[in-house]
Amino acid sequence: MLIPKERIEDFCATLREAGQRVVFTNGCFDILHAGHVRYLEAARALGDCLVLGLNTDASVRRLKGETRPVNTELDRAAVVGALVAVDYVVLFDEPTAEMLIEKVRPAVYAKGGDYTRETLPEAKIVEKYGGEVHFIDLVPGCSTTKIIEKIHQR
Ligand SMILES: Nc1ncnc2c1ncn2[C@@H]1O[C@H](COP(=O)(O)OP(=O)(O)OP(=O)(O)O)[C@@H](O)[C@H]1O
Ligand SMILES: O=P(O)(O)O[C@@H]1O[C@H]([C@H](O)CO)[C@@H](O)[C@H](O)[C@@H]1O
Repeated sequence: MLIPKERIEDFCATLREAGQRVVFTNGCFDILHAGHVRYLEAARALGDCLVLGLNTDASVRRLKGETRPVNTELDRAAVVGALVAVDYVVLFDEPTAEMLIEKVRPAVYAKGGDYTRETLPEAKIVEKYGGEVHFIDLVPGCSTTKIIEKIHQR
């Protein structure tokens, strides 16, 4: 379910008041692959519901270059939102998910093992209010960039 950004703070407060352990992650999720699916399943298993912060098209372009994303934000939201592991999707346009995390205040912040505490600015915010940060092992060989490269080689 796609939640409008202006509603996410109240929405997540209600989840917390209902006793839900909220897990949050964020990313571009442009062309979905098996690494993403296993990663999101592992993140969801850390709590009662998973909120996914999805980069807008403009922010993916700024992060990954003019040719990205391949899929629009509404299509990417529909695809990740169809996974059993993902309960709620919210779009964000800022360079990092820090502002969104201030609103969601998840009990657990999950991110792939391609990041560390030092390279993850969001980790400091979560740890400051007593939340947990979890890094999930990468599935080797899976990436959106690799899929695009393979298509170009054919
Ligand atoms: N192979 C993988 N195994 C597990 N988690 C992954 C894998 N690839 C990406 N992730 C995680 O999924 C989230 C979104 O990743 P992202 O959309 O950047 O995927 P990507 O395939 O690495 O993309 P790109 O190739 O465009 O950089 C990130 O938190 C990242 O850590
Ligand atoms: O899909 P990606 O490239 O893993 O997603 C990015 O993650 C960044 C990370 O949280 C470190 O700040 C984030 O800043 C960026 O906006 C993408 O979500």
